Amino acid sequence: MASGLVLPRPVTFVTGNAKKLEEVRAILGNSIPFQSLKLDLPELQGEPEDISKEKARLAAIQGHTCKFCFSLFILISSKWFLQKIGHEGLNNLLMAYEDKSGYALCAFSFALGPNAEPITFLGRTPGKIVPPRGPNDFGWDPIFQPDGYEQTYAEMPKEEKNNISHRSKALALVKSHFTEVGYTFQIDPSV
Ligand SMILES: O=c1nc[nH]c2c1ncn2[C@H]1C[C@H](O)[C@@H](COP(=O)(O)OP(=O)(O)OP(=O)(O)O)O1
Ligand SMILES: [Mg+2]
Repeated sequence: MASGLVLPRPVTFVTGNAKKLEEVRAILGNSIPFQSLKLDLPELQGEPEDISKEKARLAAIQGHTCKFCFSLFILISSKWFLQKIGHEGLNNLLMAYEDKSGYALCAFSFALGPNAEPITFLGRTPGKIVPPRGPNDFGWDPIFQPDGYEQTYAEMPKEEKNNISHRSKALALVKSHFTEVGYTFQIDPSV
């Protein structure tokens, strides 16, 4: 008999970003059953951890009426900012600074339901902003070069990015948490 909490539904990963979803699928494999849901939530501003928690709360509240109670979130900076400024713009902005180092941060917040306080898992990969190299099909991948690598995220084979990325580090913490609590899934199609 498995101990721990039994969840009646798969986890809902809330995102409108197909590339994130692809990565989360590849990283999680079958370890945590989840479904994805695109919710039109505001692009919140503030500390990443707080934004992430707030989005989980909003989703859990909506979930109450639309039958999704669990939410996981991922976000990094604002998509509007990146769309407006572009890769070149971001590089130009940084020309004023000698130090181009930074980190990619992923925040997943997990809420068990509309009244539960979300818990957040952070993953961080240090690197620097560089002029764009590699395919331009996912956000700022072409301008982020992780420390210790010659390639940008965009130039790396997918598996390599997924091995070292901010997203995989945050998901490793999510997985440990699920193992520690001992969640099991007894998925009831009627809920
Ligand atoms: O690993 C990544 N590599 C490159 N770019 C990335 C990555 N992860 C997020 N991004 C981009 C997408 C968006 O331009 C901005 C974050 O905005 P963010 O709100 O998190 O994403 P989103 O609005 O596209 O999807 P969501 O529906 O999950 O909020 O950074
Ligand atoms: Mg967003």
